[in-house]
Amino acid sequence: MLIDDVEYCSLSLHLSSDLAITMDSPYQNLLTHNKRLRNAISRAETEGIPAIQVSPAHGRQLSILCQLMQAKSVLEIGTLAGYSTIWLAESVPGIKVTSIDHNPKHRSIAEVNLRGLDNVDLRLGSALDILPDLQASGAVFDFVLIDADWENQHLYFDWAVKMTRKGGCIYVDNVVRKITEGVERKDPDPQSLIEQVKGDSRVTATLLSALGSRNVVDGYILALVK
Ligand SMILES: C[S@@+](CC[C@H](N)C(=O)[O-])C[C@H]1O[C@@H](n2cnc3c(N)ncnc32)[C@H](O)[C@@H]1O
Repeated sequence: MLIDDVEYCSLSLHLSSDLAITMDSPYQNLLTHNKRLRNAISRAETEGIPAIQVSPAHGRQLSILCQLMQAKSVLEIGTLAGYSTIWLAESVPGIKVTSIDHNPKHRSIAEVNLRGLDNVDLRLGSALDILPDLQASGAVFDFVLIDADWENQHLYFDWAVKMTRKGGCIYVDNVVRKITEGVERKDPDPQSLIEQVKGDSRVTATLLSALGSRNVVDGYILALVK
């Protein structure tokens, strides 16, 4: 069950921001990048892609989660330059990753960054157009990473539940950030996803605090599909 008091969660996230685990922190020795990940970050920077990828610590966490469940099929909503896609695609031998992004520039940089990985299927287009097609094709996933626009998180979550196998896992990034940063709200209710997940009997979920590489405090939902 999700925690009831999001205000409390947001406060504790602020208090812990000094501990942000970045490549420059004393904890960096756990966060090794291989050549592909290193190149992906530097190419994205050179090409002017915003540095809004998951942190190295979260990339490693995604990889570990996939390894723990021996995931064979992953859906990612939000490719950007392919940084998290690499973590996922390299996590388990034989794993396949389908990754969606609507931005042609992001897609073309991701293509270069993912060169040599033949287990990634990049889909260009709006997630809400592609998800129904994926479901119609019978796609079922072990693990889903939702990391695109905040406004549609709740819709992506519903699609993800429908396409994740029993015992599979859904990771929704940047769930609390919009509350802590006071971002101009386009969505009707900043807590809508949290409330939705809380009331969704198809999953067992938790909301966890996260410390990002850009010293941004954040939170993510981890949901197990029943
Ligand atoms: C935070 S970035 C993804 C970061 C990536 N997962 C990583 O960690 O390397 C969000 C991405 O979602 C894409 N995006 C935003 N809205 C979208 C939509 N409606 N459909 C598909 N992609 C979308 C953006 O173009 C952007 O590349």
